[in-house]
Amino acid sequence: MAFVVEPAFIQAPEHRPKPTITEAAGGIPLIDLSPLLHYPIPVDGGAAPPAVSAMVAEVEAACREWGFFQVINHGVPSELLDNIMAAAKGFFALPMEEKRQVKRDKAKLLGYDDTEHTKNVRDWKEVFDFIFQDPAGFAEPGTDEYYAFKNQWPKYPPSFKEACETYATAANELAFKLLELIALTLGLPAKRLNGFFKDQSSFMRLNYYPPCPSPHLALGLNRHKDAGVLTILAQDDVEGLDVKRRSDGEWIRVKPIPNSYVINVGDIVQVWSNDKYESAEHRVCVNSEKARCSVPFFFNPAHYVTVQPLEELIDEKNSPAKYNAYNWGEFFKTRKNSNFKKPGGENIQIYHFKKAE
Ligand SMILES: O=C(O)CCC(=O)C(=O)O
Ligand SMILES: [Fe+2]
Repeated sequence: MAFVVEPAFIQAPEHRPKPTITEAAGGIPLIDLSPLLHYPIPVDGGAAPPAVSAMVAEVEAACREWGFFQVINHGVPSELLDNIMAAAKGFFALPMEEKRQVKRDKAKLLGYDDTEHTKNVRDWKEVFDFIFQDPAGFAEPGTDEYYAFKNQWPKYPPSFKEACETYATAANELAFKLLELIALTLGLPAKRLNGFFKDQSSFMRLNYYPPCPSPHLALGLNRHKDAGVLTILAQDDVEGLDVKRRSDGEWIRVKPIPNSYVINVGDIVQVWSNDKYESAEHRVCVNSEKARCSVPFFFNPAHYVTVQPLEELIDEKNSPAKYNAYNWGEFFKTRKNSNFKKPGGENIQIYHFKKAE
């Protein structure tokens, strides 16, 4: 039997995208972050101006109802985003021999790859991963793993490294602001969570989804939840990202809005919040005509951080902890290894740490 795409890419029938796209009324919540451009985030006990309190309330509702939202007026200069998108498009357009110069493998965990599998099905995509700080956030200095987390930069386009690094610095600033807003939504001091990010293991990815001859059989990125704290995603003007709506389990398309970001809370926020917030499942559909690029920034704590429900939110009588503690570095490594070998069962997930009710 002849396949239009190789069998490795073909999704089981129940996971193939439906031909019609559901769009929520207004889509995922859209939050205007402009109050952050005018007022500092109130620290311990400080009263917030009404515009800030209203924004915090919107973030709270979005995290609770969707786990996803879009933001505008976020303070990241648009030219930084334009530059990294252009650098990504320039890089992925290079001949394969050139891209393979910076290919990832077991000893070099950052760089280019076109063979990633999610839930054991190959994704119709190419990626480039990099970090923007010392690899100590990922592994003990001096170990093989530490060296495996060194960046590999391509020679072309010439502006690639600078565009990536400059953008990452700005995205990192936005990530801390979002982290502080999330702390406020949980009734905690704004900087309560910042300490987990000394030696952070955040990384950035450039995603490229080429046109696909069989978009009804394959996915650009299979359904998954982001494992870290939060993701700041820039998408170009080609749609494809679907979010699973918490209320009814429907896949909802996220329409691209120029100069906006899609934000989602990851598994760690789900555990910290003791399930007040949920890390939503999402996936990427492809199409037969246009390539799509996206740029996620994965905001993650240091590898040695122990993840567990925040003690301020736990009361052993009325709201006991729903998760056992786990080590972030171990969790992350197990996830990353599953891109190379195919485990028989499901990849590591936070429900494996859930306590019996
Ligand atoms: O490309 C997208 O829109 C989403 C990418 C994503 O979910 C991921 O890389 O984890
Ligand atoms: Fe994701």
